[in-house]
Amino acid sequence: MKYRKRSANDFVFKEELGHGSYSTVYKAIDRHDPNKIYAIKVCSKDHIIREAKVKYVTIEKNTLNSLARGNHPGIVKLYYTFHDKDNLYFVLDFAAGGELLSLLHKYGTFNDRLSRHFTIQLIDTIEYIHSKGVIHRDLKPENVLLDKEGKLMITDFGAAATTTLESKNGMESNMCPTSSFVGTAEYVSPELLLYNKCTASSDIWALGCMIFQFTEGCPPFRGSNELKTFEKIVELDYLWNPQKCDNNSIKNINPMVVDIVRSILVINDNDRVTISNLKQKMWFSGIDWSNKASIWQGIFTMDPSILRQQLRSNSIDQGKQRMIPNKQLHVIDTQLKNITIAKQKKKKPMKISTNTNSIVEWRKKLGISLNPNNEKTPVTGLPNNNLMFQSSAKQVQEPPTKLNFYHQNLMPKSVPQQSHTPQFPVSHQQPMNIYGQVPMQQKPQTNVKVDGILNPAVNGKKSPESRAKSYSPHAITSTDTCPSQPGSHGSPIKRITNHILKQDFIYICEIPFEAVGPELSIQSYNRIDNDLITDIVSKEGDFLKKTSTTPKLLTLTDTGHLMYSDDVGNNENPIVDVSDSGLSMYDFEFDETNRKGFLILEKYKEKLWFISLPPAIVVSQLCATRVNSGCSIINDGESWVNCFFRSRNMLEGEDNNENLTNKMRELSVDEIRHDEDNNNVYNHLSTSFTTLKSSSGTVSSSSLLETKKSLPMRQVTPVVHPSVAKHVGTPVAHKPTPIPRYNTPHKTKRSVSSTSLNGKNAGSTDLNTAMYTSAAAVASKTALLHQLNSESSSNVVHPLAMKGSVPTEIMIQKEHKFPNTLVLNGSNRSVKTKKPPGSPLPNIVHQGEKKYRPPKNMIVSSSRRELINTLNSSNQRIGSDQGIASSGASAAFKNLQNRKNK
Ligand SMILES: Nc1ncnc2c1ncn2[C@@H]1O[C@H](COP(=O)(O)OP(=O)(O)OP(=O)(O)O)[C@@H](O)[C@H]1O
Repeated sequence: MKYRKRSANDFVFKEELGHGSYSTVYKAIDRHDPNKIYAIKVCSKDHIIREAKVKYVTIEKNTLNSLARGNHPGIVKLYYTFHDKDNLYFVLDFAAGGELLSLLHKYGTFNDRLSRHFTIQLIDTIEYIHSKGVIHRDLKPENVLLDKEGKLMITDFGAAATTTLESKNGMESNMCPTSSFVGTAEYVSPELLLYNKCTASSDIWALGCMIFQFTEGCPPFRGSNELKTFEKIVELDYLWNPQKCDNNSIKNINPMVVDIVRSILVINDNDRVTISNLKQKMWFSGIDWSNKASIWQGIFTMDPSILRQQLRSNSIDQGKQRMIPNKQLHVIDTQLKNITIAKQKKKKPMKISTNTNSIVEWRKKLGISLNPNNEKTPVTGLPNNNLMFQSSAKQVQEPPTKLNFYHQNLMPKSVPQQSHTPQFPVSHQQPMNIYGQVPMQQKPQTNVKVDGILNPAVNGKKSPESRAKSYSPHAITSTDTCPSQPGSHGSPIKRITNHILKQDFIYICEIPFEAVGPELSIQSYNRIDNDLITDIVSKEGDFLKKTSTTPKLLTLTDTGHLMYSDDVGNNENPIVDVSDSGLSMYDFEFDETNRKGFLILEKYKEKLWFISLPPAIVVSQLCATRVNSGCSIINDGESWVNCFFRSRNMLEGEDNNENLTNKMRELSVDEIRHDEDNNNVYNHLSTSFTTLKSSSGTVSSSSLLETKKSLPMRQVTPVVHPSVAKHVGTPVAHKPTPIPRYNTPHKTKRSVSSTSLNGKNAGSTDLNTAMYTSAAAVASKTALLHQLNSESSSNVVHPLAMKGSVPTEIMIQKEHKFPNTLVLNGSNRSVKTKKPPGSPLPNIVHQGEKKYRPPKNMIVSSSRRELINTLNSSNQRIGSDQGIASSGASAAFKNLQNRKNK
């Protein structure tokens, strides 16, 4: 056949399929043969030069070219490449089935059969790729597409590397000579993080992450930011059923899947399972790997009834998860109108490279120099040398960087065995990592029960026991030295430790969420969310206090761990990490000084902890009966609330929002009181609740105005509605210490009574607002429940009347899609490709942009920082600081809902 050079004119460009960091992909039809449909990746020359992407484009082209020769079904085929003045064009197989990730999102998880089916195709493809001397290095569900039959196709070879065969102990392994580009944070391998080394086994690691994700719906390692993700990876800190840890709801996990994932997620790549061993695993028994036809069956060609059944069961299972946002929205109300959001220049999310951002940052934080000469400077360029640490003898002379801890602890082979380990007191027996935790691989194997199988440390997750040891506050001091770390030959190494920020005796009662109760719409849920808490406080406070009669010792460390122990320092029960993005705090007149009041923590839609303080007399008795130290209240006088924020700030490192923080700090309690004439808060409260009906009638605005009148305006005392006072006793006077404040409650139109402690928006609390809100909200609470109940067409069930639990089965109608992509996502990654000649390239509007516009005076984003930036820049622009911030997903949803209704 005569070869003819193709050009853009040979194709009719259709809709945009997506865009990446240096390209936009369009569906295109061959002008000469309309049956031929392709995906054409258009890369703007300007853009790739400006963004220094030439290297990746070249790699992608060369790799695809070389792999295309094998005609392997699992690889997206490159048919043609050509270019014109403005753009480069890659003509590829059109993946009509879209991304595997979208399918996963659609169904939440894949059932066993689908997971296995996809895994088999992935293994077959990865084996082929490796056989061609290529390492993909960025495997993840987004880079796996589906063709029209539902067969997998791996794409995006821009990070690929060709390998050299290295002989190690007589075994050959694929290893890339240099480690430049590294992939995506959640799938990046520990060897790359720690040693800048990338082998074929790194792709297998990513495969393990994907198998886990198929089963669990999310990748195994996911921190609130990349750095935390990295830490989780090198600590092998993952958990099956992360959302469902309580015994009642352990989901069935196929032990064969657990076994496979365990064999893959191994820190030392030399110990990681190989592809050929993987194929022998039980899960694949009966698979004829040479029978390509059976392996490469597309899921859309399978018996649809089976498929539907499988998917349906998953979708029911996951319905709640899919429809409930896992990110909180952040909302800023502002008196300014029509603010354009100051879009952050968003690099391709989660893509990382060794020489630019997060790995360097991460390593810097750990004090890592990967330079064998141990220069203190962080890695700034691409190291060409082998970055493995030289030897343990060498390490002894090195300053005890944090990486040494990882290195020593995570590389068992290079570390002398346990027999050399000196005997420490219990909590010192295991070498600790930077957080004073015993790294997974050297922790005592703890039996973890998964799906009825007792599995030694099956998921590699810290058990409560091991956590208890490692976090034991009494084993932790800031100045301890470890007599000798394994491998250190007795040289004293300063242990990096946890500091206790606060420790106090408390009553703690965990209120489990239960999947019973009325079904609530998303709107209802968000209305009930805050008010539910108020109700608990007002109606059940005393009861809960009585049920948790034994005081516990509550400890907060500067690593953000909050735990309580039954005894002094023993049997710690981790509650939650303060940095947990799903943690919210509800503060109701919690007064340490007078030891009265309540603090409620919520793990987003999972758990509620009701915390109250025993009287001082009880505490002193406890101290008297316990000989150990630690009985006294550590950091007496500083409120729990402040400690949370201090801890959060520490975890966040530098305060990126310093300006705003300062600004908000200036808005002291006094300022709120000075603003009494304005009365915005109260006006708002009264109008907000006028329409709500209570079980005993309408809650009139006048009753709320009475509430308003009863609120002390001058004193710095909490405001407690009589209904609250009735239940929780006399209002407690305390002056909340000013904390970083992002709200200006005297101006805000919506008060919030909850505060996410999420590092991103934790600063948005306002104790005062919370107090004021709680007072009014209590008055309307019963009404709300009543109203919600009629909405949900179920019987009225008091949340705590349901076996003492709170309803969480929030079934949200499908049409109520979480709007976290509505405003920003998809709107800021545009790569401007020049319109190909003669092609009717439509003016593409990115999905998400058009679906939702927030009200003019409101900015909504899933990125708090983005909001802060916007607020800052708007204020600068108009030379004022009248920006007003409030927060809460409820606000966003309410507005969304109103808009929809209109
Ligand atoms: N062959 C294809 N068929 C159908 N859709 C495709 C195809 N290739 C890419 N896409 C879609 O286009 C989007 C962009 O793909 P592209 O490979 O340019 O970027 P990426 O992989 O998302 O990002 P990057 O290359 O920057 O890592 C993909 O997310 C995918 O949804």
